[in-house]
Amino acid sequence: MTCAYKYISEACVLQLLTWEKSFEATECALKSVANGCAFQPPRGKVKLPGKFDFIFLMPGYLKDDKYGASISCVFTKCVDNPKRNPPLPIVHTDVTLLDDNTGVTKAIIAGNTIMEWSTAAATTIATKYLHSGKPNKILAVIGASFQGRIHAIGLQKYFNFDEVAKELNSSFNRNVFIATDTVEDAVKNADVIVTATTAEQTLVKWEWVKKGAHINAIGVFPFNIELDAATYRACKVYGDYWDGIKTELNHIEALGVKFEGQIGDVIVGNIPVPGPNDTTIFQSLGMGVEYAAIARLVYDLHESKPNCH
Ligand SMILES: NC(=O)c1ccc[n+]([C@@H]2O[C@H](COP(=O)([O-])OP(=O)(O)OC[C@H]3O[C@@H](n4cnc5c(N)ncnc54)[C@H](O)[C@@H]3O)[C@@H](O)[C@H]2O)c1
Ligand SMILES: O=C(O)[C@@H]1CCCCN1
Repeated sequence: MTCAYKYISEACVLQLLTWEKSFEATECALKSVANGCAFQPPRGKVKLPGKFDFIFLMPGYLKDDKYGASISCVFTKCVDNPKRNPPLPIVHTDVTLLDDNTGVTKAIIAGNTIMEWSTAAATTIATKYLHSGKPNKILAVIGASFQGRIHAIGLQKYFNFDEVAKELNSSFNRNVFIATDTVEDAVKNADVIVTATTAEQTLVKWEWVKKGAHINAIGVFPFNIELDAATYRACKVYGDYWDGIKTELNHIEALGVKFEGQIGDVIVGNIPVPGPNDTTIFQSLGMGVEYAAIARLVYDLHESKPNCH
C-alpha cells in the first residue's frame, strides 16, 4: 500500500527554502491577521505528566492564492534532548498540511527548520517595518542556540549589518560574529537586538539600550521576560496577533505595558509606523499562519522537485 500523503524531510526543506521566498511568505502571513485572511486562534498548551514537558497545538488557516494553506502543528518540548546521542532540539515539531476542502492530510513536513526560518523571517519583517530608515550597523544576538543562530543568519541576509555582536558563552561560530563578555557589552551599541533564550530572568536593561534601537524578543515562552520592565515601559511594543497577546502575554501587560498592535497592522497601514525617536519591541509568539505560509511554499517547491528527499 502506498502512503496516502507526502513526507518532506528536514534535509529536503533545507534544500528547498530560500530566504527571499521565506520573507515574502512570512510577510503575507503577518499581514493576514490584519486583513481578515487568517484564521488564527490562540494555541493550546498541555502540560504532560510524562518524560517530556509539554505539547503545544498550533492550527492555522491562511487564505491567499500563493501562500494559502490549512495546517496543524504539534510541538513537544523535552529539556533532556540536547544530551542525547545524537543530540535533539528541545522543541520539536512537524507540520501537517491539510487539504483545504476535505481536511485530509496532504503532507507531513519536518518542522524544525520551518520553525527556525519562519521565526527569523517574522523578526526580519518586523524589523524592516518598525526600524525603517533607522541605522542598522550593529546587530546584537543574545542566546546562541537554534533561534539565535538562525536569527543572526536571516537578519544578516536582509540587512547586511557591519557587525553582529553576541555573548561569549555562545555556541555558533562564523567569522562575521563578534563575541562579547556580557549582555551589556553586546547590546550597548546595537541598532537591532534579538533575545532568543530560555532565560527565566531578565537579560536586557533599559539603561544599556541605545535609544531608537529595535528589539526582537523571541524567547517569551512560557512566562519569561527577557527585557526588564523599564525597557517595556519606555518602548513602543508590538505583537504578532491580538488573540495571542491577550492569551499569552498577560504577564507583560501586567508590567503596565500597552501593546500598540499587531505587526501586520503596521504593514497594511492600519496603525502608524513608529516615529524616528521611538525605541521599539517586537514581542514574537509565533503563529500557525506563519507555518501555513511556509508549508505551502515548501509543498509547492517540492511539487516542482519531487526527487528531493
Ligand atoms: N517566538 C517564536 O515564534 C519562537 C519560535 C521558536 C522558539 N522560540 C523560543 O525561542 C527561545 C530559543 O529557542 P531555541 O530553540 O534556540 O532554544 P534552546 O533551548 O535550544 O536554546 C536556549 C538558549 O538560551 C540560552 N540561555 C538560557 N538562559 C540564558 C541566560 N540567562 N543568558 C543568556 N543565554 C541564556 C542557552 O544558553 C541556549 O543557548 C526559546 O525560548 C523558544 O521557546 C520562540
Ligand atoms: O511558535 C513557535 O514557533 C514556537 C512554539 C513552541 C514554543 C516556542 N514557539
